[in-house]
Order: sequence, then C-alpha cells, then structure tokens
Amino acid sequence: MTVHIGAEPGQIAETVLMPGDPLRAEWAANTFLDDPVCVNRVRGMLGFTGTWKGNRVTIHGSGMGMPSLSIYANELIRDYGAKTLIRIGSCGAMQEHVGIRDVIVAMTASSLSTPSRGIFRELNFAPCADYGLLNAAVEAAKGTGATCHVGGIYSSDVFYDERPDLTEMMTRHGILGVEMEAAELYNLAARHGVRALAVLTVSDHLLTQEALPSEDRQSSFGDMVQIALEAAFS
Ligand SMILES: O=P(O)(O)O[C@H]1O[C@H](CO)[C@@H](O)[C@H]1O
Ligand SMILES: O=c1cc[nH]c(=O)[nH]1
Repeated sequence: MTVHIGAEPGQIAETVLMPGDPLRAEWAANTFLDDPVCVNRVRGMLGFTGTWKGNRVTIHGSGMGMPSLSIYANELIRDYGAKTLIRIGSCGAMQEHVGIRDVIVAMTASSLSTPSRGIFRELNFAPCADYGLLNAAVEAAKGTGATCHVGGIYSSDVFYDERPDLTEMMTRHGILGVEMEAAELYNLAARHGVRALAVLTVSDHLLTQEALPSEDRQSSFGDMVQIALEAAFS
C-alpha cells in the first residue's frame, strides 16, 4: 500500500491504463476486462485489475491535471512496478480536420509547465511517446471504426483557458488537441525507463464549440480502450 493507492503488493499489473476519470476506469474495466477486481478506492480514485485476452491489466484513474497524474504514476511505477502506462483520456480538438469522437495518438506533448520543470530547470525537455506503443496503437486503430490522427498535443494546466492567442499559435503549428496529463506521463516514463503513450478521444472542439456530455466522456470511448489494450500486448 502507498499513501494514495490501497492495493496490496502484486495486485497491480505491469500494464496500466490510466483515464483521468475514475468512473471511466470502472466502466472500462467492467466492459473490457475479465474478472475485474477493485484494487484501489483511496480518495475515490478507483483502480481495477483483471485480464484481457489472458494478459493482466490494471485500469486506474489519474485524476485531472499533471500534479494528480504525477502522484499516481510515481506510485504505480516506483512502488508497484508498472512498466507500461497508457493514458486513455478525453481532449479538445484544435484542428478543423479533427472531429468529435476521433482518436488522437500523441507523439509528443507541448506544455507551458509541468511538475518536472523544477527537475529539468533550464532544459526544455521534449516529452515523447514510446515508439513501439505508438506504432502498435496506430496499427490497432485501423481495426476499429475510429478516425485516428497522430501528432503533437498540448498538455494544459487549465481547462478554462484565457489565452486565445496561445490556442491560435498552437493550431497554426499543427497541435491536434488539448488535454491535461500526457506531458508529465511522458516525462515520468523517460525518468524511470518505462513505456508510455496517450490515446485520446475528442470530446470537445475548440474551433466549433461542440461538446459531448459527461456521461459520454465517462462511458462511451471504447475505441481508445481497445486501441490501448491491443498496443500494450502487440
Ligand atoms: O477525460 P480525462 O482523461 O480526465 O482527460 C481530460 O478531461 C479532464 C478535463 O475535463 C482533464 O483530465 C483532461 O486531460
Ligand atoms: O483538457 C481538456 C479536455 C477536453 N477538452 C478540453 O478542451 N480540454
């Protein structure tokens, strides 16, 4: 047990899928895993371990924002031995050609700041996905009905942004979408020598103002879960 995760030693799998929403973790575990067991309830941050095609998998919430994800990812890697961490998140689209419910596989994640900034100091570290996972996710996406985009995303510290100039700048530079955790997940994976990827589903569109309801964000983004599972065990 750690400060934030109540699982016993051995109850967390080496492969962990991490949605921001703990209720998405519960939905995904009940929908995709065989024999899911709840292994964490501390602070309501639900985690479940089960099997997918015979492979052990944990699906554990990260909470919203990089400081929250950092707590869970650190404990999962350092205390429970997680080796592959795949974020399964929602995001806002920042390009006209990216639509609601499309899937984005994040090669890299720009940010204004991350919790690792104090460690990197003057270094402008470029967080990047594990190439093997990324390649496998792109292949897996071809077998789903999802339209899949691959490229850079933006990991923001805020959901309610007040910098339209920054959004415009990122759109002009090809950033596909905005979310709030991937950059720090990639930083931590690099630091600890483990594999990481973010597979995202577009829930909002920053250019058209379209937005899906919370129930859809919680319990309907199955393509990204399927892609993440296939990538993890390819
Ligand atoms: O749907 P999740 O995975 O939580 O991801 C996105 O949704 C939350 C904001 O609504 C942030 O965590 C953002 O990264
Ligand atoms: O962080 C997020 C997630 C979904 N949609 C957004 O606009 N931002």
